[in-house]
Amino acid sequence: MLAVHSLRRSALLPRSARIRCFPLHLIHIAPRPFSTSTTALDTKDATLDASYVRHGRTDASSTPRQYPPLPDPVSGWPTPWITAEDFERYMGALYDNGWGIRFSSAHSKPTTHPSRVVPELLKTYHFGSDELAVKFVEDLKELMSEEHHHCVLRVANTQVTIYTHTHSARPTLGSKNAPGITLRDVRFAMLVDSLYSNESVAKDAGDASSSHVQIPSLSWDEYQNSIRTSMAPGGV
Ligand SMILES: C[C@H](O)[C@H](O)[C@H]1CNC2=NC(N)=NC(=O)C2=N1
Repeated sequence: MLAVHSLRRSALLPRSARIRCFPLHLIHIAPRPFSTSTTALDTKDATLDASYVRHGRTDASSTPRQYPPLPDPVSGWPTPWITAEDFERYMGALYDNGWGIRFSSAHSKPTTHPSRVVPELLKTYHFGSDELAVKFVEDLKELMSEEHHHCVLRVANTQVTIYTHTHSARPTLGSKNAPGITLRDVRFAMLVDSLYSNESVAKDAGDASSSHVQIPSLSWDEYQNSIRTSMAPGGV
Protein backbone atom coordinates (compact mmCIF):
# COMPACT_ATOMS: atom_id res chain seq x y z
CA MET A 1 0.00 0.00 0.00
CA LEU A 2 2.67 2.43 1.06
CA ALA A 3 4.65 1.58 -2.01
CA VAL A 4 1.88 2.69 -4.34
CA HIS A 5 1.35 5.94 -2.47
CA SER A 6 5.06 6.63 -2.57
CA LEU A 7 5.01 5.76 -6.21
CA ARG A 8 2.34 8.32 -6.91
CA ARG A 9 4.22 11.05 -5.14
CA SER A 10 7.47 10.30 -6.84
CA ALA A 11 6.22 8.96 -10.14
CA LEU A 12 7.54 11.81 -12.18
CA LEU A 13 10.73 12.69 -10.43
CA PRO A 14 14.09 12.11 -12.10
CA ARG A 15 15.55 8.70 -11.34
CA SER A 16 18.16 9.98 -8.94
CA ALA A 17 15.47 11.77 -6.94
CA ARG A 18 13.29 8.69 -7.03
CA ILE A 19 16.02 6.63 -5.49
CA ARG A 20 16.18 9.12 -2.64
CA CYS A 21 12.41 8.83 -2.26
CA PHE A 22 12.59 5.06 -1.91
CA PRO A 23 14.82 4.16 1.00
CA LEU A 24 14.31 0.43 0.94
CA HIS A 25 13.86 0.07 4.67
CA LEU A 26 10.75 2.28 4.43
CA ILE A 27 9.07 0.31 1.69
CA HIS A 28 6.36 -2.03 2.79
CA ILE A 29 4.12 -4.09 0.59
CA ALA A 30 0.76 -5.28 1.84
CA PRO A 31 0.34 -9.05 2.00
CA ARG A 32 -0.31 -10.64 -1.36
CA PRO A 33 -3.33 -12.76 -2.19
CA PHE A 34 -1.02 -15.47 -3.47
CA SER A 35 2.45 -16.26 -2.36
CA THR A 36 5.14 -16.37 -4.98
CA SER A 37 7.44 -15.10 -2.23
CA THR A 38 8.11 -11.36 -2.14
CA THR A 39 7.79 -8.59 -4.71
CA ALA A 40 10.65 -6.76 -6.31
CA LEU A 41 9.96 -3.82 -4.02
CA ASP A 42 10.20 -6.01 -1.00
CA THR A 43 13.44 -5.85 0.87
CA LYS A 44 13.37 -9.43 2.06
CA ASP A 45 14.34 -11.26 -1.09
CA ALA A 46 17.79 -10.13 -2.10
CA THR A 47 18.12 -12.87 -4.72
CA LEU A 48 15.75 -10.99 -7.00
CA ASP A 49 17.65 -7.73 -6.81
CA ALA A 50 19.32 -7.39 -10.14
CA SER A 51 17.09 -9.20 -12.57
CA TYR A 52 13.60 -7.81 -12.29
CA VAL A 53 14.09 -6.34 -15.72
CA ARG A 54 15.79 -7.93 -18.66
CA HIS A 55 18.66 -5.70 -19.69
CA GLY A 56 18.47 -6.26 -23.40
CA ARG A 57 18.60 -2.67 -24.53
CA THR A 58 21.66 -0.55 -24.01
CA ASP A 59 21.09 2.02 -26.76
CA ALA A 60 20.39 5.65 -25.89
CA SER A 61 16.73 5.35 -26.89
CA SER A 62 16.19 2.94 -24.01
CA THR A 63 16.33 5.83 -21.53
CA PRO A 64 12.76 6.44 -20.40
CA ARG A 65 11.38 9.77 -21.51
CA GLN A 66 10.29 12.04 -18.70
CA TYR A 67 6.51 12.36 -18.45
CA PRO A 68 4.54 15.56 -17.93
CA PRO A 69 2.87 15.78 -14.49
CA LEU A 70 0.63 12.84 -13.70
CA PRO A 71 -3.05 13.60 -14.35
CA ASP A 72 -5.05 13.77 -11.11
CA PRO A 73 -7.23 10.79 -10.26
CA VAL A 74 -10.46 11.04 -12.24
CA SER A 75 -13.69 10.92 -10.31
CA GLY A 76 -17.11 9.89 -11.54
CA TRP A 77 -18.37 7.71 -14.33
CA PRO A 78 -18.54 7.66 -17.29
CA THR A 79 -15.13 9.16 -17.96
CA PRO A 80 -14.65 11.45 -20.98
CA TRP A 81 -12.39 10.20 -23.74
CA ILE A 82 -9.07 12.01 -24.02
CA THR A 83 -9.29 15.33 -25.84
CA ALA A 84 -6.94 16.76 -28.47
CA GLU A 85 -5.28 18.69 -25.65
CA ASP A 86 -4.77 15.56 -23.53
CA PHE A 87 -3.45 13.75 -26.59
CA GLU A 88 -1.00 16.53 -27.30
CA ARG A 89 0.18 16.63 -23.70
CA TYR A 90 0.68 12.94 -23.03
CA MET A 91 0.82 10.77 -26.13
CA GLY A 92 4.27 11.84 -27.34
CA ALA A 93 5.89 10.70 -24.10
CA LEU A 94 3.75 7.56 -23.95
CA TYR A 95 4.78 6.63 -27.50
CA ASP A 96 8.43 7.30 -26.70
CA ASN A 97 8.16 5.04 -23.67
CA GLY A 98 6.80 2.15 -25.71
CA TRP A 99 3.05 2.62 -25.43
CA GLY A 100 0.87 2.38 -28.51
CA ILE A 101 -2.78 2.65 -29.46
CA ARG A 102 -4.70 -0.21 -30.99
CA PHE A 103 -8.30 -0.67 -32.03
CA SER A 104 -9.37 -3.99 -30.63
CA SER A 105 -12.35 -6.14 -31.45
CA ALA A 106 -11.41 -8.45 -28.60
CA HIS A 107 -13.94 -6.74 -26.34
CA SER A 108 -17.00 -7.38 -28.45
CA LYS A 109 -19.78 -9.35 -26.82
CA PRO A 110 -21.81 -11.72 -29.01
CA THR A 111 -25.10 -10.79 -27.36
CA THR A 112 -24.92 -7.02 -26.83
CA HIS A 113 -21.98 -5.66 -28.86
CA PRO A 114 -21.15 -8.17 -31.61
CA SER A 115 -18.86 -5.93 -33.65
CA ARG A 116 -17.55 -3.49 -31.08
CA VAL A 117 -14.10 -2.02 -31.68
CA VAL A 118 -12.42 -0.37 -28.70
CA PRO A 119 -9.43 2.00 -28.76
CA GLU A 120 -6.92 1.17 -26.04
CA LEU A 121 -3.34 1.76 -24.93
CA LEU A 122 -0.94 -1.18 -24.92
CA LYS A 123 2.64 -1.93 -24.04
CA THR A 124 4.76 -5.07 -23.71
CA TYR A 125 7.31 -5.43 -20.89
CA HIS A 126 10.09 -8.00 -20.95
CA PHE A 127 11.57 -9.76 -17.92
CA GLY A 128 14.54 -11.89 -17.07
CA SER A 129 12.45 -14.88 -16.03
CA ASP A 130 8.88 -16.14 -15.77
CA GLU A 131 8.99 -15.60 -12.01
CA LEU A 132 9.87 -11.93 -12.41
CA ALA A 133 7.04 -11.46 -14.91
CA VAL A 134 4.64 -13.00 -12.38
CA LYS A 135 5.96 -10.71 -9.65
CA PHE A 136 5.29 -7.70 -11.86
CA VAL A 137 1.72 -8.93 -12.37
CA GLU A 138 1.28 -9.17 -8.60
CA ASP A 139 2.37 -5.56 -8.25
CA LEU A 140 0.04 -4.56 -11.06
CA LYS A 141 -2.87 -6.15 -9.24
CA GLU A 142 -2.18 -3.87 -6.30
CA LEU A 143 -1.95 -0.83 -8.56
CA MET A 144 -5.24 -1.75 -10.23
CA SER A 145 -6.95 -2.02 -6.91
CA GLU A 146 -5.50 1.30 -5.72
CA GLU A 147 -6.54 3.05 -8.90
CA HIS A 148 -9.93 1.34 -9.22
CA HIS A 149 -8.92 0.78 -12.79
CA HIS A 150 -8.54 -2.62 -14.36
CA CYS A 151 -6.50 -3.49 -17.39
CA VAL A 152 -6.21 -6.66 -19.42
CA LEU A 153 -2.95 -8.56 -19.04
CA ARG A 154 -1.42 -11.09 -21.37
CA VAL A 155 1.42 -13.04 -19.83
CA ALA A 156 3.51 -15.05 -22.23
CA ASN A 157 6.47 -16.54 -20.39
CA THR A 158 8.80 -13.60 -19.82
CA GLN A 159 6.60 -10.98 -21.52
CA VAL A 160 3.71 -9.09 -20.00
CA THR A 161 1.48 -7.06 -22.30
CA ILE A 162 -0.87 -4.53 -20.78
CA TYR A 163 -4.00 -3.32 -22.54
CA THR A 164 -5.89 -0.48 -20.93
CA HIS A 165 -9.13 1.22 -21.84
CA THR A 166 -12.02 2.55 -19.78
CA HIS A 167 -15.25 0.57 -20.05
CA SER A 168 -17.52 3.24 -18.72
CA ALA A 169 -16.49 6.11 -20.99
CA ARG A 170 -18.02 8.81 -23.15
CA PRO A 171 -16.60 10.02 -26.48
CA THR A 172 -17.99 13.57 -26.28
CA LEU A 173 -20.41 15.51 -24.16
CA GLY A 174 -23.94 14.38 -24.91
CA SER A 175 -22.89 11.31 -26.89
CA LYS A 176 -23.72 7.74 -26.00
CA ASN A 177 -21.30 5.92 -23.73
CA ALA A 178 -18.61 3.88 -25.46
CA PRO A 179 -15.44 2.29 -24.07
CA GLY A 180 -12.28 4.14 -25.01
CA ILE A 181 -9.06 5.80 -23.90
CA THR A 182 -9.48 8.28 -21.04
CA LEU A 183 -7.22 10.08 -18.60
CA ARG A 184 -7.69 7.09 -16.30
CA ASP A 185 -5.77 5.03 -18.86
CA VAL A 186 -3.11 7.70 -19.39
CA ARG A 187 -2.58 7.95 -15.65
CA PHE A 188 -2.55 4.17 -15.31
CA ALA A 189 0.02 3.80 -18.12
CA MET A 190 2.30 6.36 -16.51
CA LEU A 191 1.98 4.67 -13.12
CA VAL A 192 2.77 1.26 -14.60
CA ASP A 193 5.94 2.66 -16.19
CA SER A 194 6.83 4.23 -12.89
CA LEU A 195 6.21 0.99 -11.04
CA TYR A 196 8.41 -0.84 -13.49
CA SER A 197 11.27 1.61 -13.32
CA ASN A 198 11.04 2.26 -9.58
CA GLU A 199 11.19 -1.40 -8.81
CA SER A 200 14.31 -1.89 -10.86
CA VAL A 201 15.85 1.43 -9.84
CA ALA A 202 15.23 0.65 -6.19
CA LYS A 203 17.22 -2.48 -6.76
CA ASP A 204 19.91 -0.66 -8.73
CA ALA A 205 19.06 -2.86 -11.67
CA GLY A 206 20.43 -0.64 -14.41
CA ASP A 207 18.35 -0.13 -17.53
CA ALA A 208 14.76 0.12 -16.39
CA SER A 209 13.11 0.32 -19.79
CA SER A 210 11.31 -2.43 -21.59
CA SER A 211 11.82 -3.46 -25.16
CA HIS A 212 9.45 -1.45 -27.25
CA VAL A 213 6.86 -3.04 -29.45
CA GLN A 214 6.74 -1.51 -32.89
CA ILE A 215 3.30 0.01 -33.03
CA PRO A 216 2.66 2.97 -35.31
CA SER A 217 2.38 6.22 -33.37
CA LEU A 218 -0.86 7.80 -34.50
CA SER A 219 -1.21 11.57 -34.65
CA TRP A 220 -4.42 13.06 -33.26
CA ASP A 221 -5.89 13.31 -36.78
CA GLU A 222 -4.97 9.72 -37.58
CA TYR A 223 -6.43 8.63 -34.26
CA GLN A 224 -9.68 10.44 -35.05
CA ASN A 225 -9.77 8.92 -38.54
CA SER A 226 -9.17 5.46 -37.14
CA ILE A 227 -12.01 6.00 -34.68
CA ARG A 228 -14.31 7.05 -37.51
CA THR A 229 -13.41 4.15 -39.77
CA SER A 230 -13.01 1.34 -37.26
CA MET A 231 -15.70 1.98 -34.69
CA ALA A 232 -19.17 0.49 -34.83
CA PRO A 233 -21.52 1.57 -37.67
CA GLY A 234 -22.89 5.02 -37.03
CA GLY A 235 -19.63 6.22 -35.54
CA VAL A 236 -19.30 7.86 -32.17
C1 LIG B 1 -17.46 0.93 -9.90
C2 LIG B 1 -16.06 0.68 -10.39
O1 LIG B 1 -15.21 1.67 -9.94
C3 LIG B 1 -16.07 0.60 -11.91
O2 LIG B 1 -16.70 -0.58 -12.31
C4 LIG B 1 -14.68 0.69 -12.51
C5 LIG B 1 -13.76 -0.42 -12.12
N1 LIG B 1 -12.60 -0.46 -12.97
C6 LIG B 1 -12.66 -0.05 -14.24
N2 LIG B 1 -11.65 -0.25 -15.04
C7 LIG B 1 -11.68 0.11 -16.31
N3 LIG B 1 -10.62 -0.14 -17.10
N4 LIG B 1 -12.75 0.71 -16.83
C8 LIG B 1 -13.85 0.99 -16.10
O3 LIG B 1 -14.82 1.56 -16.60
C9 LIG B 1 -13.82 0.60 -14.73
N5 LIG B 1 -14.83 0.80 -13.91
